[in-house]
Amino acid sequence: MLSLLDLRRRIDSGELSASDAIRQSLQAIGERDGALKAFASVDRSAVAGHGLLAGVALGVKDIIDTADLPTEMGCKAIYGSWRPRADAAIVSLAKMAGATVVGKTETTAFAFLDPAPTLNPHRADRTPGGSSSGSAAAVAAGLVPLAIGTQTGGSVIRPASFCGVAAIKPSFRLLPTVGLKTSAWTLDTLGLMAASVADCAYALEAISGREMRLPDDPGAPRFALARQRFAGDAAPEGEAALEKAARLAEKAGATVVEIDLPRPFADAWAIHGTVQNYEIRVSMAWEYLNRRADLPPRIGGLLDEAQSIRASDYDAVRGAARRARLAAKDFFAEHGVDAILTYSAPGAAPDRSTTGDPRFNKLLTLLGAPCVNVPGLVSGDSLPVGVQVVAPFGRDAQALRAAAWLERIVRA
Ligand SMILES: NC(=O)CC(=O)O
Repeated sequence: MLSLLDLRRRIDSGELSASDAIRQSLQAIGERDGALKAFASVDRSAVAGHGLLAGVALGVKDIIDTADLPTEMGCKAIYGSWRPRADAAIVSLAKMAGATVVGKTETTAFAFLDPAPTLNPHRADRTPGGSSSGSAAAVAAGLVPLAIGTQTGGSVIRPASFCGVAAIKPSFRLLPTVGLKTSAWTLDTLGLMAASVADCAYALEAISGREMRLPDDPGAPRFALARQRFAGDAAPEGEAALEKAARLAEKAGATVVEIDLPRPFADAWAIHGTVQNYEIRVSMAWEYLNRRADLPPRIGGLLDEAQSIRASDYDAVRGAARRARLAAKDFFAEHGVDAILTYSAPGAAPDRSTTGDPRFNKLLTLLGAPCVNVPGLVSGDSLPVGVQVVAPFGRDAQALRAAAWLERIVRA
């Protein structure tokens, strides 16, 4: 993979020019993406920018508006060649920080569950995950050092886990969603993927303008190990990865206390689907009313079912979400922990008939908490299996600090 920080060091030292760094990514995409299919479109005339992200080739998930490239939502039947007038706010912020958009990364249709054409770079017969499929695969394959994804259920953390890349799904609304094709407006969150947690921290600071840099020697964190039993069991390799991460952390001096998450969290997990599906039904009313026949099967089926969700049903469950967010504020303090350590996905990447299951992500998305995928562990058949570090809402630097500490231990 391409380390963003290593690239920046080489550019700052004069060893590599920012223009050559962009050319190298465009060349790699030209040579290898025909098979991988991480990109829906590529800007071969892209040039280097200036600033903290100068020379950083950026992949942008194709539900995020761009003026210079099509934005096709993973559904050419409806949005083929669609060209927004303006860049989404996140794209403008990344460009202002010096990043160069080299292409739009493949997404599942409307960021739901219909698999994208992208392969998993580790095993061609496995899914890269979804819905930010191309972003995770492009970083994992070393085509770009940074990619933007989005998460409504588990679409940043899960593909990052399946592809073995670091990712942060920041606190809700830390990054602006202006210009993002809305799925569920109380859940949709922009995220970043890169080779390491430190790369993610650097990029998030450069784009958000908020301090995320990691201290040279962060102290050993205090983790609450949470298996989210209300979400069902993990696969053996998912369980093994979480257990190994916990034991390695303890051996390196961290505190790891297994805690069952409180009832309000289980209640919120159970209603994520009602919130998500009602909001998608509303936000995609135009496509449903005017182009139902062109919708792929899973998103089309979801919208068919969601027509029966009444506004009163939606209103009735929002209290559970609110109560869980309040409980989350106290949880970390009550237990004296810096972060929750839990599964990033049930296990390693499944086959390409699916994009995997977001059951260990969706509560945390609904809480709006900063979540980081820590790469480095693998299954018995050498497929990546991430673990997830979660901090309180608004404490993104804390999540990154604990995750970077764990990544170093896991990769040692
Ligand atoms: N957009 C999403 O987060 C849906 C998913 O988890 O695949």
